[in-house]
Amino acid sequence: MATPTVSLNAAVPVVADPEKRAFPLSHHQRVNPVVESAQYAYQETNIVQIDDGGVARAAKHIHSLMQTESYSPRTWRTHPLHMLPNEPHRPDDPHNKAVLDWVFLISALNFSFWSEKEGTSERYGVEWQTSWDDSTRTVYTGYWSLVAALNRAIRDDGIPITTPSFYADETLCPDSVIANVFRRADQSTEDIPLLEDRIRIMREVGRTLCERFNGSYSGLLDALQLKHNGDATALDLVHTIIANFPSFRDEHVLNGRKVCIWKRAQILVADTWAAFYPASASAMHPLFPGTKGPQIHDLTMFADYRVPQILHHLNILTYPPTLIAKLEAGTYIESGSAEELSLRASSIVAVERVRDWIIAEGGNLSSVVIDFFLWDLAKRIECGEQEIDGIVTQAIVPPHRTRSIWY
Ligand SMILES: Nc1nc2c(c(CN[C@H]3C=C[C@H](O)[C@@H]3O)cn2[C@@H]2O[C@H](COP(=O)(O)O)[C@@H](O)[C@H]2O)c(=O)[nH]1
Repeated sequence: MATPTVSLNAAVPVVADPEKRAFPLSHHQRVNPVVESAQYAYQETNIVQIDDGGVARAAKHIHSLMQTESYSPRTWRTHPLHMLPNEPHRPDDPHNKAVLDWVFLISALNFSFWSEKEGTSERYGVEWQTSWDDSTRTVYTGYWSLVAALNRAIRDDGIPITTPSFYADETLCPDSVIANVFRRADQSTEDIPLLEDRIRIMREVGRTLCERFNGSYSGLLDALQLKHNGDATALDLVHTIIANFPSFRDEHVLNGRKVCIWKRAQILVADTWAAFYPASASAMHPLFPGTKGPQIHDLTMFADYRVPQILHHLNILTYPPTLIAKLEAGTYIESGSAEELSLRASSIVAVERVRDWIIAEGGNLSSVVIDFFLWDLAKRIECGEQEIDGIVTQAIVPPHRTRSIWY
């Protein structure tokens, strides 16, 4: 099956005033439209269902697992490929400006790693060392293949691949250099999916960072805080990403209504927040120093293809037999179709309900940290490292196969 390339020509609002173009919404208009969109799409599609009994049982179990593991926003930095060399105590530190550009590019390209060769060594993989400081070799697949490829380019090949002025420039950084950054492991027989779209996105986002934000993601953060008198929240940053970067504008139309999912815009902000999360609980967040702080609880989970799979396994989501049959057969599901939107919207609404249940029981968690935990748990289950016991689960079904730049 030929992999469809996805056109990027999302209509970009033409706004004359550069200041207005970068920050189109005034402060009081900030709400997260993803919550209302997901509720609408969940009801309107009426395909995937949320089992509220399953939510209650699984929420209790998830909460106790997270407490047992002392799972926190700091867990993000403990992943071997995320283990960033320096403590992120000062975002204006040149090293940390580089970390911010590294986080930005990862989220700009964090999509569509699933393979028809799933489960075989032929699927796209990247060979790199086991961590920043351990040189034994490992082949990474999925999301980790992206991070390994960028780390390898920086560490082994001396390519400044995460510097916007570099990757935006076709002369400095020809397509062939980018293709080589994502070169596959010897055992793989397929290349990274949607390479042409990834290259196009790099040119687009790199150019925008250079033209509007002084050439870096930290420049965007500085401009954002300036605009909001130092009081910008995580949701303000999500809106700014959506306003300035069409390739993050994960929006669809369902029965004539716009449905905002904004998966990569929200995970960019969540990764930014987690990468710089302060070591001590009492300290303010260095990137959101305002009186309100980040307000990270305004963000939803990130509707990808991995978390719906574990929500179903945990009996939080129920799928009709027709959908189960399609997933088992690896049938391609169109981007923006009712089935795809139902899988994504139900996941968002379900995690909001899991969060509400945990808070009602005295917990204090955001949908963001619950999502990070569920994604990590799904990966541990996928590689056989862990099994869910203590609650009734249903057989694991393969993740849905949609090829798009959105997740
Ligand atoms: N909802 C959600 N989706 C996430 C992530 C992450 C990586 N987050 C890591 C960083 C910190 C956390 O602790 C995680 O360790 C990637 N993805 C999405 O998954 C898909 C890739 O899946 P696979 O092919 O199996 O690797 C693809 O759509 C990608 O966009 C997440 O956290 N949440």
